[in-house]
Amino acid sequence: MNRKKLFRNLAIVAVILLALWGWSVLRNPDSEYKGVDTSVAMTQLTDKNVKSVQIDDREQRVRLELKKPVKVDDSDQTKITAQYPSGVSAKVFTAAQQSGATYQTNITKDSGIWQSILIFVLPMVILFALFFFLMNRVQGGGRGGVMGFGKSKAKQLSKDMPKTTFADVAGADEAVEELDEIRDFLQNPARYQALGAKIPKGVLLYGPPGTGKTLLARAVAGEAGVPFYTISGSDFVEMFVGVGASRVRDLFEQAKENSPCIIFVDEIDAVGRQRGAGMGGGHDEREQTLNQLLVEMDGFGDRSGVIVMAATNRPDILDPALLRPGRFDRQIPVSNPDIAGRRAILAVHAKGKPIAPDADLDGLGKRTPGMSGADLANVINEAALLTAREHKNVITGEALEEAVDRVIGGPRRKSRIISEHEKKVVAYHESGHTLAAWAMPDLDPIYKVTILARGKTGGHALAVPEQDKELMTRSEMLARLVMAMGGRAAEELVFHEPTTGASSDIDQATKISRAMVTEYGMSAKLGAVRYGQEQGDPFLGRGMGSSVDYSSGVAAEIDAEVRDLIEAAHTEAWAILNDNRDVLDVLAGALLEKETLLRKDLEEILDGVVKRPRITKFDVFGDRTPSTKPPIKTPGELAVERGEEWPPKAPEPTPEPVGVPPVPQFPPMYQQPPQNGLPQYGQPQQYAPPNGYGQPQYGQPQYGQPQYGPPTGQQPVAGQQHTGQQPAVGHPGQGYLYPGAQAPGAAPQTHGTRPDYGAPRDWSAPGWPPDEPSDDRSGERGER
Ligand SMILES: Nc1ncnc2c1ncn2[C@@H]1O[C@H](COP(=O)(O)OP(=O)(O)OP(=O)(O)O)[C@@H](O)[C@H]1O
Ligand SMILES: [Zn+2]
Repeated sequence: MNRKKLFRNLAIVAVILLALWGWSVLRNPDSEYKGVDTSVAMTQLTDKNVKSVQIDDREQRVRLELKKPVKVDDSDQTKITAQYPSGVSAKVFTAAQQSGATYQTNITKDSGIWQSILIFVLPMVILFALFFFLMNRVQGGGRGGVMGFGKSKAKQLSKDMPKTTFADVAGADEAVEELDEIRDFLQNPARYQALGAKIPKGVLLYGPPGTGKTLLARAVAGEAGVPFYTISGSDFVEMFVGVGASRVRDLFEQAKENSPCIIFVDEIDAVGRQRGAGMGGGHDEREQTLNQLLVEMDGFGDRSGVIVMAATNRPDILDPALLRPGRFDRQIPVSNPDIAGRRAILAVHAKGKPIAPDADLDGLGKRTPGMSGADLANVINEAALLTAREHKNVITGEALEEAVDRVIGGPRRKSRIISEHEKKVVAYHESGHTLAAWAMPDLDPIYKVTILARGKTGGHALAVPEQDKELMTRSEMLARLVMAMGGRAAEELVFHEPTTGASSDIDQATKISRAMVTEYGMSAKLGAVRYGQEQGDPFLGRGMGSSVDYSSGVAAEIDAEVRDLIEAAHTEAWAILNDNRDVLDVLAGALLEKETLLRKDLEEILDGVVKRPRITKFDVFGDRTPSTKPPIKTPGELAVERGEEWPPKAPEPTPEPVGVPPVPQFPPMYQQPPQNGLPQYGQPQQYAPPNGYGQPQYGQPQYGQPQYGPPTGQQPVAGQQHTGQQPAVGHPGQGYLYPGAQAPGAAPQTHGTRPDYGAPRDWSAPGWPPDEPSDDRSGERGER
């Protein structure tokens, strides 16, 4: 009950009471009768001057209507009333009888009782109202109100409310496929029960924020046409102990009454964190709530038609008991979309909006790597807002382009006035990045370079991969280091001293090279060893830095190797710029003139730049000599060699005969039994976080540790920017997948250039590189 409602209710009660009181006063006939002494009244009775008598026994009062008026206080009255003492009512009665008048005995309740009710009850009502009101406020005005402690906060959305369908969810085909089964369970439970299949009770959706988990859950309800209860994990845990548990009970009760239905628990990690975890002892209330949740999930049968869906960003911190079969045994990863997914999501959100026909949504999908569905939705919306602001009625390609930059780097800083010299430094800095990237053999071409200030950045150069990548070779990482150092090298080469503008480049380069050494084992000197262990914070559930598990001697070696890598990159960048000094000048001049250069402008200017040879300084194999035998060819490569079409065209699907029900598909329920109750894909490192494209503000995850995916945290962001600034979009990346992990919602990416592990040019291993996009992704992924 909110305050407004409470006030309204109070007002209604007050008005009713007032009305009753007024009515009783009006109705009170006493007002007509003139009060007289008892003796006067008795005299009238004995004189038989009475037309009618009314005896109010309870009030000990007689009311007389006289035949002839008597004088009372100097006025003639025909209606008089008098009190009489108790004990004489019999006498009064007899007198009335003998007077010959009509008489009536009245036991009046109204007036007296109503008055006492008002006198006693009204203050109580007011006090209670005040008490409720205060309690309500103390409780923060929770929907339940003071009497609703245990009442579930889940608001039931009416059956037709989730109008969302699977068509509204793009780029999450695997998840949709899995969830379609759930929809089928809800719609045709009998078919599954006939086969003795147990319908899963719980489905856990996990993945980075904004990937459409809530959207998917709603879509299941929308498709199945069942009610959708939603509650956030944190709603369970409230100020009164024991409330959470009763909330759970209540929620399930409500759901069972309305089955089939879906309960959606958002942010389940708020209640579902491992019991006993946390500093300073566990959280009793939370644990009780969790226990109740576990009990309830066990409690309802397979046939009750209630399916609990939950979403979390942190499956790894969930209590194992939640994930065991019979509870959330279905775990569906929802990851950031791949390139095709991004295009599809953009298309979904562009639907119904007046997009200019020449706007390149496909290109937009390509240049937004690492963005989540929510980010992409935001891009389209920003573009619409920009268009509206300019009073145009068609969303153009430029508006979309600008919207992407806005979403990544913040609004453009038009008002900033910088000196001509500073502009020149920025232009050379960005040209340095661009030229360095262009000359490196393993980098994607620069998509765009600008010296326009945006958000905190002074400008940026942006490399956009042709395709999403999940693996990065040492050469690519080195190339990124070279690109990162390009800006700094340009400043030194041209202006003979560095500026503060390179700080974020340096920061980024350090992260890349440190990750190369301590995480990816890319330094021959230190070997393929993981140095330092990431630590999770039991409270925040976030990485909290790493613990040192190596000797200080090794630490010194790591530092030396990290510096070595950066030094090598720096030297390389310097050499590139020095060799192409004239091109650098032309590029900087063009940038100063046009402020933003796109790929085609760059192609013209950088046409004559020769690619550098691979950096071989770090290729040390020791006694392990790489084999000279080349790897086998993939079916795709062979097909292309034979001049055949690849992938082969799928045969036209034969239309299903109408009227015949489809053969029930046995639900592959235990297809992926979770191991040790832990989510299989549960390593949080598997997602590619949006910070791939640069965490516009920080460039890198704050804790220096990737939250979702190793390569992304340290993943080199290819965008290089200027001035105290952070990298913007870059080459974000898809998180590297752990061996055995299934690509979460992502189709395998092909690798445009052959990845290089630092082995001689033509070396490769069986099964590598992976096929061109084929449908057999399980085989490819499964084994590694
Ligand atoms: N795959 C997608 N297809 C279409 N739209 C999407 C997709 N993913 C996200 N969106 C858009 O982003 C919005 C936010 O998504 P949603 O709330 O479902 O994310 P979430 O995964 O639940 O995030 P969180 O973990 O932060 O709760 C959606 O309303 C939708 O507009
Ligand atoms: Zn820079």
